[in-house]
Amino acid sequence: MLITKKIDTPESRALLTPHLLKLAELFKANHYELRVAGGAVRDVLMGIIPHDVDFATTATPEQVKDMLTNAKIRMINANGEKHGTITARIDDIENFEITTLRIDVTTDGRHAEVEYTQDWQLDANRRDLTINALFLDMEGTVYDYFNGIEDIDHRRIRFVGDAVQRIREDYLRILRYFRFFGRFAHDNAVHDEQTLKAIRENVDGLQDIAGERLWIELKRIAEGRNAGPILRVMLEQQIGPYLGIPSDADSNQIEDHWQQCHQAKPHDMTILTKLFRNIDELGKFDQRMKYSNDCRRLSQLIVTYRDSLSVLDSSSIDSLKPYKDLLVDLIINDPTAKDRIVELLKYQHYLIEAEQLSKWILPRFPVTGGSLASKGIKQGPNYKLILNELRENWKKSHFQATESQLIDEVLPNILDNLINTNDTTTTKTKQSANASCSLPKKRKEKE
Ligand SMILES: Nc1ccn([C@@H]2O[C@H](COP(=O)(O)OP(=O)(O)OP(=O)(O)O)[C@@H](O)[C@H]2O)c(=O)n1
Ligand SMILES: [Mg+2]
Repeated sequence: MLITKKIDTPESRALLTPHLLKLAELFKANHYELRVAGGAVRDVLMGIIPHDVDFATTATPEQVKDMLTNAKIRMINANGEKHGTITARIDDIENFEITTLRIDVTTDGRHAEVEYTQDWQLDANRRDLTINALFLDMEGTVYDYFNGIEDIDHRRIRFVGDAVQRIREDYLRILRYFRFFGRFAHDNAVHDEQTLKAIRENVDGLQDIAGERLWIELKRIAEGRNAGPILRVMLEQQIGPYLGIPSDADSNQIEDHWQQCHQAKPHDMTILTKLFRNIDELGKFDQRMKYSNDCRRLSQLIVTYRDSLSVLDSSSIDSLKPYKDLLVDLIINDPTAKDRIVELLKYQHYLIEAEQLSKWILPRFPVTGGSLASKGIKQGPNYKLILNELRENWKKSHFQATESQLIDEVLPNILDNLINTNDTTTTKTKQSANASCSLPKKRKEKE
């Protein structure tokens, strides 16, 4: 049964930009209907300004194109046309994605073959959740066919009609269900048992969904509200293996992990890496998902250092010393290493220390190539070795040693050691070491 509700809120007013009103006038003049559809209406009703706004219309794509062409309004992104979406760009500033009302005739669980309609209810029927099946016209009337407004008020996440059918139309909806549940449901809300059953009985459909799409949803779940309880329930429905997560991943442990670090706003990978016991398990996840190099580097760093590094006890001068040392080592090749080490601390539930490290500014290592050159050391294979040794000494000094201390007091010992090492090598390696060693002249003579 159709329910309508008139709204006039700051969020609904924010939607009606001058550009949109201009577009709406054009549709009206041509006797077509235009409404805001789906997620944006949901957001407005929840008092959120939507990040993207989709429009639905009774006009066919051809009719929209003709109308926009006649009105000299530019269209972009021709790709959408095959799904019935035309994107209008008004005054070269604002884009509007306008999709013709449609029925999904056949679906293979990923893509749909569509038929256009002028019936708003038929379009609402094919949408995933009741809270996402709403329309809003330009006069501020919300059109609700499935009690979506009431579900928003009660923060209930329900599929439109038959959950099994909705899931089989697009299996990604399993993850969308959990994403919206995490985002909107009350903290102690329980899942509807029938919905969970529909999910459990259809999880295998996720195997044909592309890693990119899965990752977009999983990432938003992991960084979203209530990620711990949501991930636990997801694993309990045996979703894990379809996402590259081990089938025996500990669902209580992931919830507990999230409980202990979520207030520090951890990266999604800082949450998810808890699911993997070793690099091999992480590698399987990496193959199934399509995520950024940044995500990959973070999860690998966590797995590599989570057991070997820990915060020193409070009696030590600097309890973060091991992490600072790691930063010195990693930053040589990676200027963004600090963010990842801060995440490692969050992963290990050292939240205060994570905050401390993020505020800490790594002093500049005072020795440069120029400092070595001034002592007659030229670039060569030993150069890196010498710099590394100096850096180790700088680390030992808690980053206090100055350039002159390192060059005048530490460097001579390093050079002596290098020469002694060269002395004990076989003649062959000794020769090659000498040939390539760029130690200062004086010291070579001493040798
Ligand atoms: N698998 C999907 C994806 C989308 N939709 C419908 O298309 C709308 C727009 O989709 P999208 O922008 O991807 O999601 P939103 O619900 O708007 O959520 P978000 O805030 O993340 O944009 C949804 O509200 C819903 O009505 C759907 O039924 N099934
Ligand atoms: Mg949206």
